[in-house]
Amino acid sequence: MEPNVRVLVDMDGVLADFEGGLLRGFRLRFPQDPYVALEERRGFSARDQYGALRPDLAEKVASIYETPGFFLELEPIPGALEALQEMKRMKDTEVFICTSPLQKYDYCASEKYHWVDKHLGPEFVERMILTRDKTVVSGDLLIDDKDTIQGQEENPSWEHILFTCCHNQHLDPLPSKRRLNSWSDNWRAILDSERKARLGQN
Ligand SMILES: O=c1ccn([C@@H]2O[C@H](COP(=O)(O)O)[C@@H](O)[C@H]2O)c(=O)[nH]1
Ligand SMILES: [Mg+2]
Repeated sequence: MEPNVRVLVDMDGVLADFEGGLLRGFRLRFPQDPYVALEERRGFSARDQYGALRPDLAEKVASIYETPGFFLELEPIPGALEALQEMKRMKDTEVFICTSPLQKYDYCASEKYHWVDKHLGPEFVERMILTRDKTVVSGDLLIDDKDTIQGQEENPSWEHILFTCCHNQHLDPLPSKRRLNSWSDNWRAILDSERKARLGQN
């Protein structure tokens, strides 16, 4: 068995503040329209929630994250950059960034690379995995804010650690699903428990 714990870390909602950037961009561009405050966000898809509020708002909110510069200008989530740098230095640990680009990938995909280069440096650019299907990526832990992660592989190799974000904070996940409430929460203990579990299997 591989000795290292391989951690896959999502980007939007975990490293980069997608929801904060989206709300700010929406209110700036459409100041007359109703919006969904972060406390009121429910469900992964902002597009769906805005569409339920008023059908034309679905396209409007999507136009924000499809705008050039949106992904590049997102603010880091507090503590995320420090946590990733520390994780990279940890013994017996491999860290990768695993993120889904938009279907309209033109700006999103390249801006995600630039964002990582700008905030984390070229060594992390080497560790980026862009995929629309995270279930086929191999790892031990996937830290991700999306509540349900599905794809071609019914039994992914990783354990999904749900990272708390405005859209999932009201959810009562399965008792078996572990949560990380923020980067101030004890992510080191989650990695340690994984390391111990793997030692027990050897
Ligand atoms: O309403 C929404 C909200 C997000 N997205 C896009 O989904 C991916 C999320 O990627 P993760 O790797 O799961 O964090 C990202 O491209 C968002 O822009 C969306 O399409 N609609
Ligand atoms: Mg995410």
